[in-house]
Amino acid sequence: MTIADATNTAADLTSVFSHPDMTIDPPHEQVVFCRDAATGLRAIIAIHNTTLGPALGGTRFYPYAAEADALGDVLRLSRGMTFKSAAAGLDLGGGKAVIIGDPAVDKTPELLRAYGRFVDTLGGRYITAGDVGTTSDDMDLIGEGTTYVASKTVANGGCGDTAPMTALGVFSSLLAAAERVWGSADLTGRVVGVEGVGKVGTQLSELLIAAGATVLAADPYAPAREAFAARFPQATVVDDVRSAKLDVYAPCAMGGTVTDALAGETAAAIICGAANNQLVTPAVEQILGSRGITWVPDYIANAGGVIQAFSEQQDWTFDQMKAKVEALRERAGHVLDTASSKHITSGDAARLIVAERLSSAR
Ligand SMILES: NC(=O)C1=CN([C@@H]2O[C@H](COP(=O)(O)OP(=O)(O)OC[C@H]3O[C@@H](n4cnc5c(N)ncnc54)[C@H](O)[C@@H]3O)[C@@H](O)[C@H]2O)C=CC1
Ligand SMILES: O=C(O)CCC(=O)C(=O)O
Repeated sequence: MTIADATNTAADLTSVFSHPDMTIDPPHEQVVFCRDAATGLRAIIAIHNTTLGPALGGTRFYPYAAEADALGDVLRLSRGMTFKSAAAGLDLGGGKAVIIGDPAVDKTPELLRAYGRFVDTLGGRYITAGDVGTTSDDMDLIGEGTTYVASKTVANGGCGDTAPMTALGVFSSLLAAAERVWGSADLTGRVVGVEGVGKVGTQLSELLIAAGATVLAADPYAPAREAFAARFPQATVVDDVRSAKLDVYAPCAMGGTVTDALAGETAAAIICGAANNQLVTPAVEQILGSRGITWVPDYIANAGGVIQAFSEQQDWTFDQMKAKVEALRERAGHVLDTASSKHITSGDAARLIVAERLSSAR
């Protein structure tokens, strides 16, 4: 079978079935548009593929400038979840959801409960969780409308915020990349630009600082920036990490930041972060390759959260789950070694794992 990564392109809504992000093989199975007039809810749930199991993926609450942007984002994010869970060896398919709106303004308990009822109508084909703009407390409210929700608070019987495990997976993957690029996993003195200090970026920064790295951080949201500066006085908050002299660029905000321009100009030797869908198009990898920049594919590095969410359905102890997240170091290393030995990009090497898993499941 052929599989391909998504492209961060805009598209209009005039033909959903021929949307560029709907037609890449394997194509999406189901896309659900949800509207609740009473609460103002407008959401889209995308189930990309359920070959390996129910489609698990978080809900992003974001003030999209246009509905077409929301659709493109949810299609790309849900495809990424198929790849992520397949590569992580989980019996899960890929799905994701977006709620259109500003979480700081539009998020209400009633809206989240209404959204939970929509998730419930899918009967478990889609299991939701957190993402940009949503938290475990929000999952508790969504959980009043459905049982198909992961990462509720521990007090409410869930596994809690998945950001620490996501950050641990990214950190572990970075160690694998550092070993291959610098011959050592020692990050002492390495300059890491963390873009976005929300739930994951903050946790990642803590691990990096403990490992002796120099952290530069950027976030346009003043409360996030201020909380970060207060918590990590040893880090430096800057307006923009991308143009700084970095050893590592760690995108931890929105996708599509690894553009041709960034790939052609960054000083970083490694790109490894939590953001989903980092490459503006898969072709950017050619520029990264020509400049000797090592990219750890996002869905390999950031699988810690979905591993934790999946652990709710398993009888794993916390330590067993954490060990699976730390094993992302070996998986990332395997991807980079395969790329190097086969003279292919790391994206192609990761897609080989995904294609093999999906083909054998079929
Ligand atoms: N929460 C999780 O466990 C997982 C998250 N991810 C991905 O990691 C990324 C971050 O997720 P969270 O930390 O949960 O989200 P979050 O909403 O907690 O934090 C995102 C932060 O990025 C900031 N931001 C937005 N645009 C920015 C820009 N241009 N430059 C710098 N900062 C910017 C926001 O102000 C916010 O503080 C997202 O792409 C998400 O899909 C992936 C796997 C799991
Ligand atoms: O991390 C989570 O809570 C769920 C998985 C997910 O949505 C993601 O990996 O992007």
